[in-house]
Amino acid sequence: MAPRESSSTLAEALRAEQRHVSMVYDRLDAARERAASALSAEHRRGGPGGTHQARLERDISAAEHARRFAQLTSLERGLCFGRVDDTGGETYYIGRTGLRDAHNELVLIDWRAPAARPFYTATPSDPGPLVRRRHLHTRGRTVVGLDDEVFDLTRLSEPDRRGLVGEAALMAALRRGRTGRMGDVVATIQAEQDQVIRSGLAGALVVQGGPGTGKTVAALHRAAYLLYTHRDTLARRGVLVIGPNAVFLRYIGQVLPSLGETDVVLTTVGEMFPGVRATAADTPEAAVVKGDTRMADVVAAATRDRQRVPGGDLEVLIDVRTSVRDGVEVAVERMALRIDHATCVRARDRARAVRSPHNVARKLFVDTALTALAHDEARRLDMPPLDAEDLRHARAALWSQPPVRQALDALWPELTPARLVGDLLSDPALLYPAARAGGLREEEATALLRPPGSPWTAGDVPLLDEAAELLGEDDVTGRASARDAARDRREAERYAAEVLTITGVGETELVEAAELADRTAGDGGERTTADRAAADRRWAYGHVIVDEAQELSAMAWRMVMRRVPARSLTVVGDIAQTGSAAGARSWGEMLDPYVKGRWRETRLLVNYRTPAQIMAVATGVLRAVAPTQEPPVSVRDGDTPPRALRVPAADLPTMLPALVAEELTEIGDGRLAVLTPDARHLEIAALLPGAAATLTPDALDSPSAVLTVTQAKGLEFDSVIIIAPEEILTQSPKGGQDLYVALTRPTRRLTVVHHAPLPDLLTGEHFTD
Ligand SMILES: Nc1ncnc2c1ncn2[C@@H]1O[C@H](COP(=O)(O)OP(=O)(O)OP(=O)(O)O)[C@@H](O)[C@H]1O
Repeated sequence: MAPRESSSTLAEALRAEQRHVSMVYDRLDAARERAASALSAEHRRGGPGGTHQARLERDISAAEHARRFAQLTSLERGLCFGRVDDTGGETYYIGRTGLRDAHNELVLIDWRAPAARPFYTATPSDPGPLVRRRHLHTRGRTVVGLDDEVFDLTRLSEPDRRGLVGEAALMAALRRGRTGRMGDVVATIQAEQDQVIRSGLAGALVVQGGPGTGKTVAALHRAAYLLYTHRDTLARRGVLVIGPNAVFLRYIGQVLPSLGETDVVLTTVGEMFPGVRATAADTPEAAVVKGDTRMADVVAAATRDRQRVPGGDLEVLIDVRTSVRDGVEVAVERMALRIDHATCVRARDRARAVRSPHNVARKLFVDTALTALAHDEARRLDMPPLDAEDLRHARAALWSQPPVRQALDALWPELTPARLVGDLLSDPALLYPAARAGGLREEEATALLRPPGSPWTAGDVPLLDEAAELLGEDDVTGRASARDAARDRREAERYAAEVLTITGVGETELVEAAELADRTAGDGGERTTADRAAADRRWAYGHVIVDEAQELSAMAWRMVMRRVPARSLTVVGDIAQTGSAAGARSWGEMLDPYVKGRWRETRLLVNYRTPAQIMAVATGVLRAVAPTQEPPVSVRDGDTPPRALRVPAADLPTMLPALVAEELTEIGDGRLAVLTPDARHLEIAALLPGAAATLTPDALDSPSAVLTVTQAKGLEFDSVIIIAPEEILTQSPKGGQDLYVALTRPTRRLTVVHHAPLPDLLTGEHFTD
């Protein structure tokens, strides 16, 4: 531990750092002013007039300056947070962005740049080139404190040695009260996390770590790092971050903008199919079946089952003569056309044989059937054999007749994914045969059955995605719009390249013409990569990050892998926390089918969230439910031992509000959560009318919230009150995992309220009453 300095040397050290920090802020102000004046110059040039090209140039350029200005503005807080002194006698400052002084000397190094790396990786046993690492604490633009770690005291100058300052920056960061939003940790990234963050872009990286080991925080910093380091690839393709629910996304949402990244899409599995929002929950039985890859075969069988032939010949009544009566066209003569059964079978088999998606192959089926009908019509009308021209007209005329369309639609309907999957899950006549063909047992199929028109669940979304692959898009309109898009894009790139040359933005801002074109293509003028990617089911992302990845089912992985054909992934999770019945039992089980032998695993072992006394209780549960999993080691002790209070259920209405009030007083501005068994969520929420009780993002802004364990996954609170752990334990086959998750949410205080004797695995010795 570094010796504590006298107050005068600290004051001197603070003054010296203040001089540098003030200079760095001056440079930031200067950069902002440049961006602001460029923006207003652009606006002055503006107005609706000019050619299309001139307007486009202005829009692109103004958007760029606005983006730059917004980015520089977001850097205000904690701009410069670190300093390193190396063995060569050089000193560098580390911050949220890179800045140069008027002589082009680097006065601040971006935390993501290679030169900043020693700041994060130096340890006492392996300091690399560092003699000292210093953390600078600022409030506004004022330096208010310093933390030093000295790796080689002998190499420090005498004044520097006297100026050494103590307490670890990490501990100070961890002790802070929670705000309901995750913050960035650029100043205190630990060496093991830095390895995750800067691991190469290619292949799949699995980050396995217990609760509170900083998996989420490391994954988000990795997104920012990858976008900085592989800007060319990733700014155009974007990065997708998949989290467990909307509240979690809101919880982590502000970390990335504070890291200066905008080309990132945050989503949940339930939102990955454009136009569908999963609002309902599956039963555990249905979730397990829907998550199984046999469902891919079930959906494929359901699609084939919609490609039918009639039991015998197909007969269609068409109008051969119509007349107009009272302004309405009516049939005055009808004729029956026929296609024999064997021809129907041939038409279906031919369409299937091309192996195109259902809606694409449908055209071939319809064409073949119309040709047969046209020949039959000619025969019945004693017409000579049809030549190619006659045939085309005859087919078109037949297709315009509603009875023909209805008959062919019934045999090979045009289907949307929503219709295919919606019908399949609600019509026993469709479900049971497809389920059998896909290898499901009868009771598994029964678990899927639900009323028609039921709302979508997150488990339906991978099925919809599977269906979309099998059904395909309408090829003709698809090709036409692809042609239009390619033409628009060529235009946009040309304009963008010209604009870059004119404005000179190219060299200074590292913005490529293609990237600018990306932002300007499409209907929105300034749509970002993220906007366009989020709206496009077939978008191929440059990198995908999956958080709480243990919860994804095998079917969900199939869908995720379609979004990342390059298989560049970061998979973050904890097998010991798997709560979903369809979730992962091992990483290999989920990833081997796609990246066998090409995924690497890193383990994070230090818990930065939960104090040691609370973690001791959680470890008892982990040992019982997942004995092979290693519990993480807490980096700090807490001030308050965990409590267990035995309370008769009848006393809860009076006892709980008082307990919550008492805890809120203890934690001041911090956040509190009451975690309940699923079945008692409503009952307990009713006892606490002041607490947020639904899983809306606003729940994070409330000082107290009543949540189920699933809802609290990934989140953390200064104080946690767990109600009836004995009921959480038995509420599902994964009840033990749920209890482990609940016990590892607090950052400071834990209270367990139980009605029955404490379950054995919550060993009472860790608790005070
Ligand atoms: N290097 C660090 N510096 C400061 N705080 C950190 C650091 N690493 C992690 N933390 C803090 O520790 C807490 C836990 O981190 P995080 O939520 O990323 O963990 P996790 O592994 O995703 O946990 P879980 O599996 O329980 O969801 C957060 O408050 C985070 O800010």
